[in-house]
Amino acid sequence: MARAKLIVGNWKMYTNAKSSVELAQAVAEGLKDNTQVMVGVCPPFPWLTKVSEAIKGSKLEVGAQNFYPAKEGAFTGEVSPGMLKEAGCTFSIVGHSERRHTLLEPDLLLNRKVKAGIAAGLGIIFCVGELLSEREAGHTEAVLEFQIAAGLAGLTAEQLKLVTIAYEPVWAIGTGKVATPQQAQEVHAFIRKFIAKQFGETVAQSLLIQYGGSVKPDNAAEILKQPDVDGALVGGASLKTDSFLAIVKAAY
Ligand SMILES: O=C(CO)COP(=O)(O)O
Repeated sequence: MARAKLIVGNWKMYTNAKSSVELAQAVAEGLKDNTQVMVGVCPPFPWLTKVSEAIKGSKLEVGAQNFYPAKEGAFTGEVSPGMLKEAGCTFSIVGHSERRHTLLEPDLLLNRKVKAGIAAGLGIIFCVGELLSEREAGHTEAVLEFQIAAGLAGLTAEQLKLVTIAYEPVWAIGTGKVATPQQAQEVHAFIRKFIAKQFGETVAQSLLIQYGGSVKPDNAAEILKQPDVDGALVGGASLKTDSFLAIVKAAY
């Protein structure tokens, strides 16, 4: 079955008010003739509304990098899925490794986020990935099974349709050390098999699984060619129009 390709730029804590709008507009402009690949960007919270307004009517989707799993309430410093929708977001990243390891977000909280995001109608990019020490100890599959089982616990097959999984090996993020196309394919096939066991073959076959970790214009095509790689979650290379659009083109 042919699955769509999804390329998303995670801007992390980069850009300012001006550069965020300029970058989003330039990317949107570059997507004018693109009918083949779904493309999104995830700016920092303060620029979401500005960026959404600037690219309105284009083929570019705007997403968030995180949210808190409640409609509203006394949660100082947090942002709800509904607020993100109002700011123009159609999806959000959940469980990025920087939130798992730097902000120490536990699996149970990530599961609540996935459910709350889906309930609000947001698409979810759910990130999983092993540390270098876990890979070297031969624990990659066990780590991924645990992260997926915990993060997606209690979801129905119908709800899973709003979820994309992003496989981001922690050792490849921001390091320039990209997984080989074979390593990525192996893990993606494993994830799809695991999802089939949990949710059924039909959902597993239509699930999009993105790869993330040092994706650049010069390595994107080889990775995106792999049968179980359905797109990329791009950090550093999404901050420049040319490199991001080159990665989008590599997915054609
Ligand atoms: O974390 C990432 C995307 O979410 C990957 O970041 P880099 O592409 O900078 O390695």
